[in-house]
Amino acid sequence: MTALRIQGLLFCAIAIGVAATTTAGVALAPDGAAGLLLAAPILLLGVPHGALDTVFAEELHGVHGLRGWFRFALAYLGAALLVLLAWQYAPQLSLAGFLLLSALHFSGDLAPGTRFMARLLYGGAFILLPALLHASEMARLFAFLVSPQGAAALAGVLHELSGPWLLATAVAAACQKRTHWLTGVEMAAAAALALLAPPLLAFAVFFCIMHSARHIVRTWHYVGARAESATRLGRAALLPMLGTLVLGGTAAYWMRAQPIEAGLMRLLFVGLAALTVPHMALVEQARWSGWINRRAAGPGCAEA
Ligand SMILES: CC1=C(/C=C/C(C)=C/C=C/C(C)=C/C=O)C(C)(C)CCC1
Ligand SMILES: [Fe+2]
Repeated sequence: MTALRIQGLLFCAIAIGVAATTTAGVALAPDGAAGLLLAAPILLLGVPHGALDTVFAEELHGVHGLRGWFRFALAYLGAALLVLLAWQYAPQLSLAGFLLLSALHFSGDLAPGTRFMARLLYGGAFILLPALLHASEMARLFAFLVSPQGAAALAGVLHELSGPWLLATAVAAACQKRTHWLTGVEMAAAAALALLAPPLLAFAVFFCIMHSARHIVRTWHYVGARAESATRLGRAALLPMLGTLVLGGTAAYWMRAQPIEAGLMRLLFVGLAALTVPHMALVEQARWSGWINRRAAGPGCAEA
């Protein structure tokens, strides 16, 4: 069994387990501020998947040498800074744009060859489906990022769309099961998790065990899936991870006057939004090439 299949099955099992347990009334994540314990796995498992962007810079754009990496860091951080500025001046529009971009980015998780519509439904699941049963919690979370009125309006729109989205996702997952069963099960498990579990818990499980884990496995394939590939990925991610830690720590110190939950939510999601733009610019190129690395000697990431 390939690493990607094992990761996909693991996600399905955990997603269905978490969805069932929370539906049975077991609180897997404590309410309120303590729920921010979930920020730790998001940071610990989520950040490494973005840190691997250096691999794509090297493989797709031939970035090398001190001057090359300096220019790359400048462009990457410059793009992130522009997002932070946009968020400062137009938070509502920036949040809406971020949610839209995220749905497109997450849609790349599914196996190559999956239809666009199925991808889009899956990609949007973690943004729309939590609003069906947890609209007030979604509004509470959004209110850390935009005005309370804006947050309520956004949660309201997502709530209206969530019913039809669920129906369409269920149909698409059932159709998908006939041609590529694991993709169908992944779609169904993701939808169940997004619908039933508390929104932050659902997002943490999805982001760590599906999005980030799948991206790390794919990147490992991308560089040849050899014994030394894991060492290369570790080395490639080390400096960006340290950089993110330093930048995050500085931002946290700068925001120390804010209440802990509001500060962490802003740091987490505005930080993710800022880094997602340059991250997407690199990763989407690899995705459109079917995760085939033309520079590597190996066959790249061939998915069943
Ligand atoms: C803001 C926000 C949400 C959405 C977060 C998203 C959409 C994150 C996207 C991250 C990306 C795209 C990372 C890159 O790989 C939730 C969890 C629905 C509810 C709480 C507030
Ligand atoms: Fe990503």
